[in-house]
Amino acid sequence: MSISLDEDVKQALVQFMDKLSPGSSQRNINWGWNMSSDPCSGQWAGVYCNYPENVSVGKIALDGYNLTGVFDAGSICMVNSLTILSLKQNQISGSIPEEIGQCKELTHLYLSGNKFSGSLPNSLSQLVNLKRLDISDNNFNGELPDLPRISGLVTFLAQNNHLSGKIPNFDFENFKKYEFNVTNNNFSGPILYLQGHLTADSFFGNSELCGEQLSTACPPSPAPLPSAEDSTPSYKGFFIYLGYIILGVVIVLSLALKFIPKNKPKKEKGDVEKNIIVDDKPSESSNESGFGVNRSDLSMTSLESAVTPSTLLVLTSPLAKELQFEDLLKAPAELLGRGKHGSLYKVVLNSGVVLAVKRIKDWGISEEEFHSRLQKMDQVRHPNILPPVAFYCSNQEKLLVYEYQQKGSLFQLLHELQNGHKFDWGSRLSVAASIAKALAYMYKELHEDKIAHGNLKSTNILFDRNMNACISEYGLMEADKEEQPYLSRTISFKNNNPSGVNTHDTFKLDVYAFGVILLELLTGKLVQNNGTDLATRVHSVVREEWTVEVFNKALLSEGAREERMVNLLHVALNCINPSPNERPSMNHIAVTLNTLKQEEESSISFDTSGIYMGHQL
Ligand SMILES: Nc1ncnc2c1ncn2[C@@H]1O[C@H](COP(=O)(O)OP(=O)(O)OP(=O)(O)O)[C@@H](O)[C@H]1O
Repeated sequence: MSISLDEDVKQALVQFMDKLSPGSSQRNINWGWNMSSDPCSGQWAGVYCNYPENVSVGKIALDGYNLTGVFDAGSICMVNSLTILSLKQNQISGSIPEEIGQCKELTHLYLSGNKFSGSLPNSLSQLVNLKRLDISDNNFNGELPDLPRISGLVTFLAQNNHLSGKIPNFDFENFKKYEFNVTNNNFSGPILYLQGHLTADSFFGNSELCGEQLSTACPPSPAPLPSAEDSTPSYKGFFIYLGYIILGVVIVLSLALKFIPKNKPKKEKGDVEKNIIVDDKPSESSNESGFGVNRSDLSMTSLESAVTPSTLLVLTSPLAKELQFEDLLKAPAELLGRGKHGSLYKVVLNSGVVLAVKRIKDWGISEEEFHSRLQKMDQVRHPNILPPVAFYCSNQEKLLVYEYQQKGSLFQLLHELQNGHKFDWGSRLSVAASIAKALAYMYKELHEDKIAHGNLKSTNILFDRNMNACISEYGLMEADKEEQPYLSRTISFKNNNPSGVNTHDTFKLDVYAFGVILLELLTGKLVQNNGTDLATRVHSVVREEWTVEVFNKALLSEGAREERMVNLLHVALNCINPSPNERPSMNHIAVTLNTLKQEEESSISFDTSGIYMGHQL
């Protein structure tokens, strides 16, 4: 039985919703949010009350409700018990009012993907209980308030806004790798020292930010103006620059000497590429690694060719700052697998950096197209998309370098080693939701460039050291319609046949592939023939109304709720609809999965025991 909430609080909630969705026509009649029902009756959309009494509102999650109004912080902060407020992916405009400072109990504030503008109120820094703040993908401008005051803040996502000024002195150690992100803003000034897990990835896209660990070093502080008596500083500066120039010349000369042929017959034109030979024959040390693969050398047979280090194009990743082509080729490499599109090697550099190098075979795409794709992929970033680190491209050879992800792939987690991890239902849902969200973001950014993933499958979903899922090889391949006859009815999208490109369908191919991944998560079954076998089996079981039979039994026995699994199954079945036009958009899928994830989380959010992997709010 629920006891009625204080009328004032109810009134405040209704007012909050009135401002968020102006005009009653906009609001769905089934949402509740009126004075005649109780917020804790379970009839108010997106309202979750605190257990066990069920008399106070603990969480409000209205993500993707198409809200177009403004944020009435004064009203919502009258709900003293509110700890989680999530309004992601709406069209809310205006600014965050100063009254937000009165929401003293807030631990999670998610406002991403709206049309918020103006500067952030200083009162945000009074939310001393705040742990996670996400204001990304809005139009906020101005300087950041004194957020480092909030000592428990472990997530700060502010990417893709117009924020400016200096980044205040956060204790970066508090943030895991993808939990701090200020990319694509107008911040300026130095970032002195990045402790802990953060890298330059959290800061790129701010042309005026600088620092030793970012891609732009800070300019030397201006030398004092020379006085009439003392002109030493300018001489000092001159000698420093001269030193750099001499050092540069020495490096260039030594590299040139290294590559100039010594007493060797002159090579024929075209040998440059021939020299890059990857020997992946199994050797004595086969099966050394946990993957059971062969050890091999990704090495040039001779270095005397005219290949210069500059042929390796290093992108903005700080990981590869000093990376040279010859480092790659000299380093020992281990063959991790040979896929349809080439072989993949684990390469350990002298510096200890571990990379994954993909050697692409038979890809009918021009050098220019390869370049422009890779440059584009370097610009469009998302924390759940593994960015390329560098690439090499010639007529015969295309190498693509990524950071090696030591926690393996989704495929391995599902079907091979679980490294002691229990891959429970909540974690699976969380992985699915984050993949969908990342893809939806990429599709939005890359729609005009017509770059979909093209080869989405569970071996391309990797886990970083914090077990966050990240999608690898985005945009690398064009899906092969010959191999996917079930998809090709309306489709022609090889890049060397641009006239046939149908962007819409290219993205819909990924949606199909994503549906197959969902089926893998739900059933735990292996996929063959691009998923057609699994899709057919699931379809027939569902037709016979034995739906529950398809689910992974272990999940059900661990307590996963059948109706929640059915919800995810419906999303999967929509994705694998044989007619591409009937498949949902990735944005729609992302919103739906996020809602499913939140429902799951809210059912356990007051029981923090047993949470594993990124299965958290
Ligand atoms: N950056 C990486 N770090 C760690 N492992 C990786 C990385 N990229 C891929 N892998 C793993 O290496 C193995 C081989 O990858 P590869 O891309 O060659 O195979 P594939 O994706 O199955 O085939 P295809 O070339 O057709 O896409 C896979 O198990 C994959 O999960």
